[in-house]
Amino acid sequence: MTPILLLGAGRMGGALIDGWRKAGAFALSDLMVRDPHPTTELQALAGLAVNPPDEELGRAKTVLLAVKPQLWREAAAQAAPHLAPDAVIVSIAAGVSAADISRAFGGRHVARVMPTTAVAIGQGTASLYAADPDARARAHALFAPVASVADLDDEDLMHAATGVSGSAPAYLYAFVEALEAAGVAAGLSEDVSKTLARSTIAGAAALLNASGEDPAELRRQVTSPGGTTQAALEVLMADDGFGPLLEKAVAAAVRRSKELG
Ligand SMILES: NC(=O)c1ccc[n+]([C@@H]2O[C@H](COP(=O)([O-])OP(=O)(O)OC[C@H]3O[C@@H](n4cnc5c(N)ncnc54)[C@H](O)[C@@H]3O)[C@@H](O)[C@H]2O)c1
Ligand code: PRO
Repeated sequence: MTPILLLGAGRMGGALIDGWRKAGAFALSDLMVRDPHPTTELQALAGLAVNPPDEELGRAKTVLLAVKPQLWREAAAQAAPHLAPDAVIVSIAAGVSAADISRAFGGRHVARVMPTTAVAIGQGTASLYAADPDARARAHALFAPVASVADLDDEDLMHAATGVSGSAPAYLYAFVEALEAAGVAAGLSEDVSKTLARSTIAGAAALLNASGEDPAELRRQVTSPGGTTQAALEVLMADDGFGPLLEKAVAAAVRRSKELG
């Protein structure tokens, strides 16, 4: 399993290192990072090998490919010649197929994972696909300490998982931004609107998680017949409301995921 080599440690690679550290999942001495622009935070972590020499890469048992889909081939070409023949590749690159990655890494086994940024606080979600059982187990070991893992049995579903999960934290943040702005439009100060919108959404998400209730039931618990919530939901759940809007948004993410591959 270890040492683990991260090819790329930007937002997602960095979030994973944060989450692993908080969970006590891997010692920093078990991690190596290859990144042409490592953050100062990473460089300050005692024990973490940042940009070790090529000869060191052969020690890696697991390689996490965490560069942009547009740059993955370059990262693969730089690292692959120095890796051990039995190193397993775990890719989080959106859209890029396991077959393409395996070819670029000399036929090594590949798992694909689509994580969310909440891995940084141990509350991520990770959709996972691997044809090879050992690669699947390796990807589980990387993500189970920081995410709830959903196993997919068809690689093609990684596109849908990206649209519904990997990208979705941004949908929620966009919702909170819009709610804050709507609060200001309704007369609240910016400060009060921010506090109300953020605290309300964070509390509602925590309740969804803690109660185990269906979101439709939680929605009903807020909605008094003929009351204020019903008035708002008649706008949000109209024929051109959330349902069709999110379906279109997820379909756009799926299309883009396919293009990135
Ligand atoms: N950010 C997310 O929420 C998220 C979620 C799921 C999956 N992903 C996937 O994770 C990957 C990384 O996304 P990100 O948001 O962390 O991007 P990012 O740009 O923040 O990080 C990528 C890092 O790769 C480094 N890099 C560039 N060329 C390299 C090379 N040749 N070798 C090694 N490192 C190199 C960059 O310096 C950068 O630090 C993407 O493929 C993306 O599809 C991102
Ligand atoms: N971030 C990556 C993107 O926007 C993949 C999912 C989340 O392409």
